[in-house]
Amino acid sequence: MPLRVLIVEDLPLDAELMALRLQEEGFDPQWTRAQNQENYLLGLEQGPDLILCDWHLPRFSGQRALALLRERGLNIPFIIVSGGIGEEAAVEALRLGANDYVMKDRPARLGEAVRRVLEEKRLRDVHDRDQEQLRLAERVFQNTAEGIKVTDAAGNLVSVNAAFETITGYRAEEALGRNPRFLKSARHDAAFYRNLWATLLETGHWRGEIWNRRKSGEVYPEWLTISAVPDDQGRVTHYVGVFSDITHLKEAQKQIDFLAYHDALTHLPNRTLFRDRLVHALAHARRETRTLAVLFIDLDRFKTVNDTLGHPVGDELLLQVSRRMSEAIRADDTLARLGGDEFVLLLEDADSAQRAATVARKLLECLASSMRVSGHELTVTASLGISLYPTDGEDADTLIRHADRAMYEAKQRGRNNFQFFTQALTDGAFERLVMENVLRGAVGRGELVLHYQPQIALASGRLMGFEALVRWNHPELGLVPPGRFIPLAEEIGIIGDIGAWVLRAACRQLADWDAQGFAVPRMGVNLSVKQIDDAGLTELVASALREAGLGEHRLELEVTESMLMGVPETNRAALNAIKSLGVELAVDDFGTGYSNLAYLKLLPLDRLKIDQSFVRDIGRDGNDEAIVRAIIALARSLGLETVAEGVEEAHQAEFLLREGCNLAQGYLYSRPLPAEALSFPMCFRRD
Ligand SMILES: Nc1nc2c(ncn2[C@@H]2O[C@@H]3COP(=O)(O)O[C@H]4[C@@H](O)[C@H](n5cnc6c(=O)[nH]c(N)nc65)O[C@@H]4COP(=O)(O)O[C@H]3[C@H]2O)c(=O)[nH]1
Repeated sequence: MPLRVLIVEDLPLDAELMALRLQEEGFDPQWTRAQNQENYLLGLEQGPDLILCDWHLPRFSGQRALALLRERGLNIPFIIVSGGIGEEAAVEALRLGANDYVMKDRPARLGEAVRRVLEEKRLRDVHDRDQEQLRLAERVFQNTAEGIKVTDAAGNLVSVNAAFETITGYRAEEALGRNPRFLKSARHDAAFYRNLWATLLETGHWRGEIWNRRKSGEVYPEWLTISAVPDDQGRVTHYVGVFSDITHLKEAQKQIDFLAYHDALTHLPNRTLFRDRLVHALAHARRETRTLAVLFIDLDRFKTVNDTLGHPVGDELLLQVSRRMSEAIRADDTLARLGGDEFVLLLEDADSAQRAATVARKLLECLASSMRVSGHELTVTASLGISLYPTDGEDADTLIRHADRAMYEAKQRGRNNFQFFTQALTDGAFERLVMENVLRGAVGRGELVLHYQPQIALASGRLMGFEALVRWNHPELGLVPPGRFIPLAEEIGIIGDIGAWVLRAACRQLADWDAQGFAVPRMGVNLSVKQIDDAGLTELVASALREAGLGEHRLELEVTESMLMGVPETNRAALNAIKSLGVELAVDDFGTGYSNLAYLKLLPLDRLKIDQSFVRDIGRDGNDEAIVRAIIALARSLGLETVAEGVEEAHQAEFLLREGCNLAQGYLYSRPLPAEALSFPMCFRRD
């Protein structure tokens, strides 16, 4: 390796001798000579490895050369090679930064001196580099954004950086000497930490997410890398943990996850999540053989709002609509926004088309009132389509598609309505909807009418009474039979009004016949289970009798067998109260319920009406005949009369008469007819 040497010497021969000497010592000198300051500075610019400098020069000096070197902060080995440097000057030279001095008359020392100063320089450079490295490491350690914690082999903290303090909230002096365990949150179990240590001991590293607790008590997630630090012998002396607080990352992740499954505007589930839930619900429904419903909801003319009032108003409207709909459904129903003005609803416990229709109606109703949106008063309507599992589809996509198709049908039919994918269901639900709305006003509008069916004494053929049967005469629906509206009236809570009307009308009719001179001994009126529960029933019956001026034993109330068994004690009290008014009691549809005979004995009854299902099969089904016989025998033993319902054929009447049944009612004698259509044979006239 060539050695670049700057020789500061006024005598060229001396300079050459020095170079020669170096060559002899095994160096490969490439040298230049300077004899004044100007040459010297030029030489320095070449970046020499070594300076050999005479102490006394005519136009320069070793002293000056050293000063210039220091001024420039240059660290170049500097040896004084002088003929006559005294001891004092030599000491001064060393003080000023010379590394050695060699007398010109002892050139043999030069090689050794050069070797030594070069080695010292090398060591100094290494040391300086190490120092610089250390300083750099410290700066990096303190300034790095990641928290760093260093423990000794026993796991006690020996060093932490500024980021550690910022993230954990603990100052270094509060943390040092402690095991990092003090940062633990309760989020991980023992197995987690066992696993961490096992990996660290086995591989020397562990990397992962860990939840720790700040000094403030707040639990936060960090991304942590722990590495074992071994010494030269491979023994672990330290562990270093580098971590970053990933709270923000987690929040962003959560936000991203949320938006992946939710609609950004309304925060409702989006199509993906809805489909997931539907698939899941279908698996469940399949396992439990249950049904479910998908409702497709599309706002009517939403585009007009967007186009005329602008998108911000449209968005606000969608928000309000989604809020209203969310409030109208149950917490476990899934309402999703598919995009634009399309929503879809999953009803998991839709055990019937009826519930789906009820919810659809509720949704239409919840939108009915206007909304105040950015200063505008807006009213939106919606068109809904309903598909049902399993009737309308077995899988999620089919059900959504079919609900969509049904929604389209609703649009075609003038919007603001719902349609089932299966048309028959729509018809049924529509009828119910119409009925429910109009039934409420039926009594007030005078649309109810009574038909009367005679009850005949089997033995004599004499008229013993009539049963009053209500019909609803609706201008569009026609004459609606009670089976189609009584249960609905019970459900929507208006049976009380209907029952009261029937009772009064029937009593009035009986009084009218009396006035016309027709001898009708008794009028039977049906009671609904909901009426029995009504505390005002006795009062109602008493006033109906009073208003019509009817005497004792002219009114008979029919209650069903299942009604009697409902709440025995309460019912018994109610029946006794009615009975005390002189009203007779008959058990309707007897044989279809499960009567407790001992209990039956305790009730103030007069008659059992044999259900028409047994009467129908007289002559065809021996079993039914046996039941009829048993009911007649039972009634007789209880001291009650029997009335056979639904007698249509003469042989049925003959059988009943033979078996001792008292009364009969049925098409054989007469269908239920309006009062004006009944004809009373003269024999029914009072004598
Ligand atoms: N196949 C056949 N049917 C016959 C025959 N004779 C009579 N019927 C029908 O059998 C039903 C007898 O009434 P119910 O068992 O009390 O059953 C009644 C009763 O439970 C209820 N209902 C009728 N009017 C009222 C009322 O004012 N209040 C209450 N709560 N329920 C009523 O509605 C039910 C059905 O009434 P309707 O449709 O009028 O049906 C009546 C009558 O029209 C026959 O020979 N063959």
